[in-house]
Parts: sequence; structure tokens; C-alpha cells
Amino acid sequence: MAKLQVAIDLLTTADALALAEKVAPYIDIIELGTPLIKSEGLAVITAMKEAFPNKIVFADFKTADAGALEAEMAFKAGADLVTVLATTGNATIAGAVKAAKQYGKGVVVDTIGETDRVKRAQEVTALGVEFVELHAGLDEQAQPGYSIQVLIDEAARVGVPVSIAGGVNINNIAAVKQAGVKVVVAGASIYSSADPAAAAKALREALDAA
Ligand SMILES: O=C([C@H](O)CO)[C@H](O)[C@H](O)COP(=O)(O)O
Repeated sequence: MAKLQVAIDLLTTADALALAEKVAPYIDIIELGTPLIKSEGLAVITAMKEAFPNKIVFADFKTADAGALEAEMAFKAGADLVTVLATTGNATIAGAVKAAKQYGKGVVVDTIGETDRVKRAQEVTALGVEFVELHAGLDEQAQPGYSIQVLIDEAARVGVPVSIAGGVNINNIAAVKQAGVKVVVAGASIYSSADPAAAAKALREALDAA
């Protein structure tokens, strides 16, 4: 069963907690987006885990160096999963994985900015990461001609555990799941909705039905 992850790209702890409260019944993983963590610091991780101890809390650090140190910071604050960039060196990813093993937590590698997401996903999986995020970030999504289909096609052939993030919505979530992903990430289609709870519920139902 694929998990549903809400990516919270809001800028305050209060707004993030309020959104999480609305969507929690329908989602498995609560992602604290990179802008949110930069805005509010580690305290937002602690606040989210205290409010939702039974959810998987995902800290989107996008770590580029000092993998062990940054992963430890996230885990000590309450994160269950932390991201490291695929574009960084294997030593940084391996350092984060080592810290994750010490804390009983996990590392997700984010392929944002990576030219060959499939090849890099296969390489980093061997380092012991939890899964790899096939990710087209907000700026890539804004480019003319962007389609999530490129990620769906990559997921179908990658052969290692992956998530997809990059514009998941109610119209494409079934195709995303059918590509064989472990986790489906939805950000703007939930937090920008006039009714985030209804949006999350619809995504959950479509995911489970696909
Ligand atoms: O990780 C993300 C981005 O880098 C900003 O932090 C997004 O949360 C991710 O792209 C998912 O969001 P949507 O594309 O809006 O679904």
C-alpha cells in the first residue's frame, strides 16, 4: 500500500500545525518543507512530532554537506526521516545513514537538480537509504512544458524504492501509484486548496482505489 505524504510549504509553525490538524486523518507522512524549516528552525519539527506522535515526521533538510551532523540535528528534534541531496557526495549520504541507524530513523535522498535521477537513485539505494524521492521542485515545475509524466516514467523503470514529488494532484495520483512508488508526495494540491481536508481525503481515496 503506497503511503501519502503531505508536503507543507507554509512559513509558520502555527499555519503548519493547523494544516496538519485538518489533513492528519488522511495522510501517513507529514513533511516539513525546506522553506518552513528555514523560517522556523528545528522547533517546528519538535512541535509537529509532539502534536502528531503517531505520524511519520519528514524533515526536508536537503542536506548538501555534514550529513551525519545535520541528520542528527533532525532526529534529535523529532524527525523520523530526513532528506539529503542526491547531487552531493556519497560520503555525505553515508554519514546521514550512519546517524539514522544510531537513532533508529531513516534517510531519504532527494533527486532535485539531478540530471540522471534513475541512475543516481539506483546508486544511493546501495548506501542504505530508506527510499529515493524522484523530485521536480517548484522551480522546475514552473518551467514551460513541465509534466509529472517524466517522473512517472522514471519510477516505472527505476527498480528501487522511490517516492514522487512534483505536482501530484487528483488527476495524476492514480498514474503515480501505478508506477509502483512507495510514497506519493502532495504539497500545493493540498495546502493551496480552499478545503485542504477535502483535498487530502480525495487524494487518499484515489490512492487507495488505484
Ligand atoms: O520539496 C518541495 C519543494 O522543494 C519545496 O520545499 C515540495 O514540497 C515538493 O515539490 C512537493 O510539493 P508539490 O510539488 O507542490 O506537490
